[in-house]
Amino acid sequence: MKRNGSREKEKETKKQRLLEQLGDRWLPYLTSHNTDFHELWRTKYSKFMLKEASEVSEELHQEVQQAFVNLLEHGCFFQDLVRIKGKDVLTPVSRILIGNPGYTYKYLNTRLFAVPWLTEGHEIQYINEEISAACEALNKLNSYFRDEAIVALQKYNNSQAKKLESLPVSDAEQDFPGFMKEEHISEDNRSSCSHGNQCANLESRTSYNVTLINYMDPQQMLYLKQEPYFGMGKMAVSWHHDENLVERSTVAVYNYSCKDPLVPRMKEEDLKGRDPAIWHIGLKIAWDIKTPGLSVPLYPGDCYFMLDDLNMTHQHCVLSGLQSRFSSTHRVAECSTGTLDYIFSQCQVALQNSEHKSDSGTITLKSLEGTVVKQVEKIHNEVEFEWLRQFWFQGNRYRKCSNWWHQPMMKLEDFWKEMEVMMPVPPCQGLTSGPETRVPSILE
Ligand SMILES: O=C(O)CCC(=O)C(=O)O
Ligand SMILES: [Fe+2]
Repeated sequence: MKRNGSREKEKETKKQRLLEQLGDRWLPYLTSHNTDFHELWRTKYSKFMLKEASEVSEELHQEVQQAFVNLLEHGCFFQDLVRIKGKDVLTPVSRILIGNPGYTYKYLNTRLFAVPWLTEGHEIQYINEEISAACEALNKLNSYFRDEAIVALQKYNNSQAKKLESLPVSDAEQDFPGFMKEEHISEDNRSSCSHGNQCANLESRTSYNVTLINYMDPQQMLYLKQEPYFGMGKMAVSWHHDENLVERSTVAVYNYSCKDPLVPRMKEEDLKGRDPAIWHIGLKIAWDIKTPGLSVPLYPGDCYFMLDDLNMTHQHCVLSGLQSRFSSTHRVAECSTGTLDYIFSQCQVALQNSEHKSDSGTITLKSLEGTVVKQVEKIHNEVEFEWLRQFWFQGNRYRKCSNWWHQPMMKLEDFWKEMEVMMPVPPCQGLTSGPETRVPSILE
């Protein structure tokens, strides 16, 4: 398997070569006022599904939009310092993660800790009523998206099946090689879910466990990168695939750009490309320069779904408009090593090897066998680098909403200290002289 670093380098070289080839020309793309826009969308971007604001209940719109405003007013959004191509950069977009208690989501080397939404079996106290209501509203949106994503996938599959039926077998195999045949569930079977496995499969790829909420006010951002391939204009989020998701899981997004800005709008016929006053989502097929890109305008309350493997085969970017904008991006985060339950169970494994010497009061390793020592060392590092440092580095941001994370983090810190003293580390290998100074206390 290739190391991340060399894969990154390879991608960068490929990208630079492509940009050189392009010179000062742009690749073509289509947007809503182009004649073939819908045809391109239907044929090359069919797993991108838009649900216009008018199809969502007014009550849900109001609750979600109020939630965004509450979170903003309470200073809950933060720009992240992320690592891109070996450089530390501050994201133009500010973010907050909300989700299942104890869940985290890692993107661009930054682990975000979910502000928990209310979940049975967990006691959660929020800093105030508004934050509590905001988390509740986003959880409601999450449930709505889970149901809608299942419907959207079934609709998509049924439409593909219809197309398939109308084609001769040889054409069908050629045109739909990746068709999700096993998931084709007819409308009648939907509620009974007699196809047990298929339903489980669909559910596991739509059971959102977190939402990453984005906010950006373009008027406050003096510099935004220009989209480099198609000339689509200013980007709030550059081209990417979403990372750390369950394979083929759907991403569901709620878009809310605040009321129309007081700026003169160009007439559609005068526009060369996409309207720079309006927020758009940009889509392209990864490493394909033949198929035109797509730029889809997003109006307040519009929702979109990236179904099935769209996030793997295509890349997306967010093209800035003029007004400030929120988006709530619901994901099935791949959490096998990203939950508190997981890291506590790792600690348990490591600490099984510790022995408290009652006479001297010291803690030592029960076994000095190489594999055992290595395993403890690995867990020790995981706790330190993946959890404590990540959490501590982000300062007190989580306290803005709830103090939920602080007790488990203190517990993790205690486990870390215990592992630190049980490890036979030669003095020169420690970062500083002792455990007390190595990881600054989270409570400071
Ligand atoms: O804001 C959006 O519509 C999508 C944002 C996005 O792509 C991301 O956060 O990964
Ligand atoms: Fe994304």
